[in-house]
Amino acid sequence: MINVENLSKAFGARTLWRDVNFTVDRGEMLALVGPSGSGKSTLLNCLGLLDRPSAGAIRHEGNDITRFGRREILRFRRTTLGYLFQHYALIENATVAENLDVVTKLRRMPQGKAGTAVAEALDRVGLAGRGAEKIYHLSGGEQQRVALARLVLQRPSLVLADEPTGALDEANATMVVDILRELSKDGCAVVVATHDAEVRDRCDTVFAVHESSLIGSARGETIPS
Ligand SMILES: Nc1ncnc2c1ncn2[C@@H]1O[C@H](COP(=O)(O)OP(=O)(O)OP(=O)(O)O)[C@@H](O)[C@H]1O
Repeated sequence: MINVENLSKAFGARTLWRDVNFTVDRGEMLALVGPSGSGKSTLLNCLGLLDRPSAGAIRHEGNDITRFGRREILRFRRTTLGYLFQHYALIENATVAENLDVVTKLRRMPQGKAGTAVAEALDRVGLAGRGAEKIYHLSGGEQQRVALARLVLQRPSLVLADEPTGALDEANATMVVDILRELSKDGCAVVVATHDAEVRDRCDTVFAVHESSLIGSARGETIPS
């Protein structure tokens, strides 16, 4: 799905990370870990084409996406990428359904089909019947579930999540990881930057950004903190 090859990032004389190599396949979840300031978000932003690496390649279906022009970037974002942020990135003054309609309109779904798809997505994240509520009336955990419902509707093949549980209590954090795992089971590749040990332990692969190395897999190997 995504092959990161010898990727490096420097700001002036400061090298943030160097020779980063990893692969994330569909159905797989990879955690980016490392101390604050080690460059997890910057790496995620490079994968999402919000920032450019200083050297190296990020291959998707054989193409180096770091060399994409503006139109290809927009197309890649529309067809392939989904984002999940710590602070949800929802339209606060709109309703839950209106936030989700942004996706159904982008996907040009007919109205009837869109209504059913929104209802199903809300059901999947445990918010059935809550479509008419304003975002600012919801708790943080509920808002993150709306953001997840948006991903369920969007069906991206690559999800980039930046500290998606950072503002949540344990129960809500578990629910967020459950849904990310379901998305990956449906065939999505998920990359998540995290300080959260639970999130890290439920990923298939862990990449330590500060060491530029794969430090293990959550399936049967011990991952150092
Ligand atoms: N455009 C930029 N110019 C210069 N320095 C930058 C730029 N963008 C990020 N940085 C620096 O790169 C470093 C890494 O930031 P980043 O947010 O990627 O780290 P992080 O590992 O995600 O941190 P945290 O865990 O605290 O979120 C920081 O020191 C930041 O100031």
